[in-house]
Amino acid sequence: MTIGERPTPSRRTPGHSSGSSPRRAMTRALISVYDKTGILPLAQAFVEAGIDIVSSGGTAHALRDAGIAVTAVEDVTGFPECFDGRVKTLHPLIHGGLLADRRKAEHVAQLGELGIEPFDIVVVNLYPFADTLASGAQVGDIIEQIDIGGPAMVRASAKNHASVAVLTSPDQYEDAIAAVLRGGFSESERRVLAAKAFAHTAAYDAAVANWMTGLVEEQPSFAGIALERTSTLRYGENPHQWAWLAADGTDGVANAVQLGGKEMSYNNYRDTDAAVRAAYDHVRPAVAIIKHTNPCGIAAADDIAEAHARAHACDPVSAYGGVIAANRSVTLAMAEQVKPVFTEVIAAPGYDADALELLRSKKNLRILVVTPGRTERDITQISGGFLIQDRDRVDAPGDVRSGWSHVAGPEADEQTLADLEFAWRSVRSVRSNAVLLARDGASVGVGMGQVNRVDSCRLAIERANTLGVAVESDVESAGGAQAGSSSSAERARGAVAASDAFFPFADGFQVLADAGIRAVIQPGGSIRDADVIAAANEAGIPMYFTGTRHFAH
Ligand SMILES: NC(=O)c1ncn([C@@H]2O[C@H](COP(=O)(O)O)[C@@H](O)[C@H]2O)c1NC=O
Repeated sequence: MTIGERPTPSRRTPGHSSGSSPRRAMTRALISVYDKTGILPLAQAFVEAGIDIVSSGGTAHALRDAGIAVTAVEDVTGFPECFDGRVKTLHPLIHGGLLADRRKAEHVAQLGELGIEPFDIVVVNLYPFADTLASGAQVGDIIEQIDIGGPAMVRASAKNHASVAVLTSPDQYEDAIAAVLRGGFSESERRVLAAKAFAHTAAYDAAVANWMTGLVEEQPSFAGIALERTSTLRYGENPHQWAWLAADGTDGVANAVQLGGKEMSYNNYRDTDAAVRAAYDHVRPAVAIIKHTNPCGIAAADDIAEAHARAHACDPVSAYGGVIAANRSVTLAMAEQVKPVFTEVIAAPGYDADALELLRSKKNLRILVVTPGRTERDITQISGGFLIQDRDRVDAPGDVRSGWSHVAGPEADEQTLADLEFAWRSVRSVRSNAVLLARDGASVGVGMGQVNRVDSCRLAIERANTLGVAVESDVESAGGAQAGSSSSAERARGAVAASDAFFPFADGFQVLADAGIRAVIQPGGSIRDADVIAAANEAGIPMYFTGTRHFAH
């Protein structure tokens, strides 16, 4: 057939099917799929049901190779696929057959006048744009994987779902085979398929638009969000709230692999996300124990079990029912420490086999393998719109100590600087107003979520002095009692303090100084910095400004 030549009129007249009847009998299918998975059984079901198949190049080859009779799109249009496949199905003899509304007599008449045969079912899946992008391909190769003809067919069929059923994923084939063999899809089934089809092309276009916006704008003016429900949760934050999860199939907490325990709840997801983030704010082996998205203990050590013991010792009362995250594989020693404590979730990049076996003996403990995802932006819904911001990072914009300045008191020694760095990395994960006390790479008192900073200081000290216990290694080095048994009425004394934002007055600092804090780190930037610096000089306490703030509302 030469270019532009009209194909021979078909043996069937347009509008042959059951018109407006709910279950539309099917006689003609269009198949154009990149992913050929499962296409043969579906096509065989079409043949069995007496449905003629029209297919684009590669799909037609695959079907013919399996002995299935197919008419090539080129033979329908009289036009060859061209421009490296950029134009295959974009032709009125295809799109007319997808879009003619067979409930309308004039459309049916026009189909006949134009020699266009309608399609009853369309099977399309799209070029793998997201996978190509994830593979690190060059811009030119990514552009070639932006499907144009596929979405056009999907959208046309979905719009015309009164007449056409549309499938966009091999997951749908099994149900489709059953429907085809029982005589077609009902109107409501076609509408469900159409809704899925539009959601599919919307998500596809959002991915393309996000990528291309990122190419041309450092600070994007567009963010396409396509959320597909991957599981329905039992309920939301409270039992009267409906909730679901949209996991994007990559990494992070939403895509965690669960190795044991009950189903994850909405609150479990949020706490686990906070816990994983807090643990990975540290470079050394670290553990964060989270309740209600706030840490009740964070510690870093040479060994993950030691980090867990120290995190737990910060506040064993609150650790009950908590969520634990580690930034290294869980060892048997850590699992043995976790076992006696009622814990909702444990998340880690992996588990030693013996540790996993032990943890699995706690039937209700949700055990997650989490590969931390790098979330670039936080998106929050407010009434009438959304707020979008870059995600706060503890190492932004560079090495965590690089922007620090020593502003008061004597210079801190290396051990104190290391504790200040630990406290600064840790206070990022505390809800504002946040004050975190630390010693030897472990939090010892956390003041969180207060509406003024002086209360956060008081709370951090009170909680350090009432809730914390000594860990075994500390007790041993002091020649003292057993782990967990010695409460420390003066745990705040000699600890360092980090404040997530500046002290607006000297009063908060004074509370810390009076409790025996040995050094303070804070962003600085208050109009009363001079008062705070004077108080630190007066108390002889080293104070450092970071120049960055870590509010978390
Ligand atoms: N341009 C077109 O006319 C066109 N028509 C269909 N496609 C895509 O081509 C793929 C199938 O190609 P093939 O049957 O040649 O293997 C499908 O992913 C389909 O979405 C097209 N390709 C991209 O835009």
